[in-house]
Amino acid sequence: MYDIIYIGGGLNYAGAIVAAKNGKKVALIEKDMNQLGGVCLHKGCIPSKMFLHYSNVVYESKNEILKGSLQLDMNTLFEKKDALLKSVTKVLQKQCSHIELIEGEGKVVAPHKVNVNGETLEAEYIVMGTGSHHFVPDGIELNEKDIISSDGVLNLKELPKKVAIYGVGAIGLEMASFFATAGVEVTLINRKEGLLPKAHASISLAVRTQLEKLGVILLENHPIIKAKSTQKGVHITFEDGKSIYMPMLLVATGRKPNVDVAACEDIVVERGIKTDAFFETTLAQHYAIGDCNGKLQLAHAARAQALNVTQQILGNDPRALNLEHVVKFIHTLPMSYAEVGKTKGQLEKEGIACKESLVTLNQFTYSVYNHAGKGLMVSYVDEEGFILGAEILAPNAEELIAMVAMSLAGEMDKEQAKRTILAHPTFSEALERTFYKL
Ligand SMILES: Cc1cc2nc3c(=O)[nH]c(=O)nc-3n(C[C@H](O)[C@H](O)[C@H](O)COP(=O)(O)OP(=O)(O)OC[C@H]3O[C@@H](n4cnc5c(N)ncnc54)[C@H](O)[C@@H]3O)c2cc1C
Ligand SMILES: NC(=O)c1ccc[n+]([C@@H]2O[C@H](COP(=O)([O-])OP(=O)(O)OC[C@H]3O[C@@H](n4cnc5c(N)ncnc54)[C@H](O)[C@@H]3O)[C@@H](O)[C@H]2O)c1
Repeated sequence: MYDIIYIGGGLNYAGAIVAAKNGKKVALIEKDMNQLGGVCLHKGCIPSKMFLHYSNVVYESKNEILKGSLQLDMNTLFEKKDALLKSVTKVLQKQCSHIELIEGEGKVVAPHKVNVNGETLEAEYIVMGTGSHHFVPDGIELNEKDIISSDGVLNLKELPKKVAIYGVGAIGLEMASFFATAGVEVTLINRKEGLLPKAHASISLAVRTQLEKLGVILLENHPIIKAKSTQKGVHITFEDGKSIYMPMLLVATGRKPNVDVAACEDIVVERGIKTDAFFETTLAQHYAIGDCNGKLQLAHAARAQALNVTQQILGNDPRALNLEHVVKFIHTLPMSYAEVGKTKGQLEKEGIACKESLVTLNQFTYSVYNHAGKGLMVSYVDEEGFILGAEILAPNAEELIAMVAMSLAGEMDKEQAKRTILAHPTFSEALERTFYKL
């Protein structure tokens, strides 16, 4: 009998380590121990941001002040990425030394009972953190060779000359930026019209301009009904009957929660495993954290949830997390997009009265040599001046937005924000300016 069984070794590991350090008898079940750390470490955040880092260096090198022009050596990038992930996995395994690590596929089959490798284990508390998987629309024949998911991109040993990308969400936009800055011709296919539908219109437009400047060809209102690998390349057929051939198609049309782990009828599954504000499922003492509960698909949110649940189990009575205050970002290049709290689209949709303050980056000399002339920052406050949220399009926007995330957590108003004097020359000055203008 365990105190806690964690199923899924993604961000769940963070909770398991804390529980074990606090003297709990803990088991962590992971399908593939080489994947300890989950999608974020092995197929998501870390490798994708490493790829983006190097493709941005290539982009930066294409500058008249710098002599010569760099190229990505995909083979070496692949090897370095693999070596890095292996060493981090080893460190993680060491950190889990007080946890019983069980390799196998876990399933909750009855209250407090988990089946794994033909055995039934029991625990007072169970925390499911089984993540999500790629969603592939009907008619697209994914083969991870020339019709690939993001996993396929992160395993490429050579760049294609051209690539088509289906989907304009986080993966589509990041991978379009990766390929385009690395010198690949990108056709970005959107089944609908518009980019970043929840963002401020000026930001959506600037992101579009940035992609076009990188040479990305945008096909909007182009739903794909069929994609098949042929000897001539990937044959992509659109709803209007037209078709094209491409050497490679990346499918980036979203991810679906892994819910098979909940094989006990007391645990209700909707879009994801249903949970309350404390990530408890419909069965008491059974929790679901991260991508599998269908709330947010972000590593930092999954980690916060795993730790919050663990603190509850340890009896520390933590506050409910405010998932509205989780930072979201898309690492487009050279400027990335980040938001926290409410975006313009959300404020409009929810009919929230607010005041917005927009500052463009072209008025800062710093933007000239940072490819940020089209960047901007917008902050929103309510009628009493309390901060509601912000959106940023700037280099490393995901770092800059941290200030607003902290202001939201501290329930600051614009007068308090105005007292901040930030460093010059930086982009953070522009954020300071948005509050000053309110
Ligand atoms: C290309 C890409 C880039 C991304 N970039 C970012 C980013 O920059 N920032 C960010 O915040 N998020 C990013 N994400 C999202 C992020 O990776 C996920 O939100 C995060 O990994 C979710 O963590 P998790 O613990 O819920 O699930 P996962 O990380 O998916 O971990 C779940 C684990 O459970 C295991 N498992 C599944 N079923 C079972 C079972 N029945 N029994 C045992 N084990 C099981 C799996 O093998 C896996 O190791 C990215 C995702 C992708 C695909
Ligand atoms: N920087 C980051 O934090 C980061 C980076 C990459 C991925 N992620 C996470 O990974 C998750 C998955 O990323 P994603 O880009 O695949 O998903 P997404 O939900 O961000 O975007 C999916 C895209 O596919 C389109 N789409 C959805 N269903 C479709 C269908 N049936 N046919 C055609 N198009 C369809 C959507 O309109 C959208 O353009 C995201 O939710 C995100 O949270 C985060």
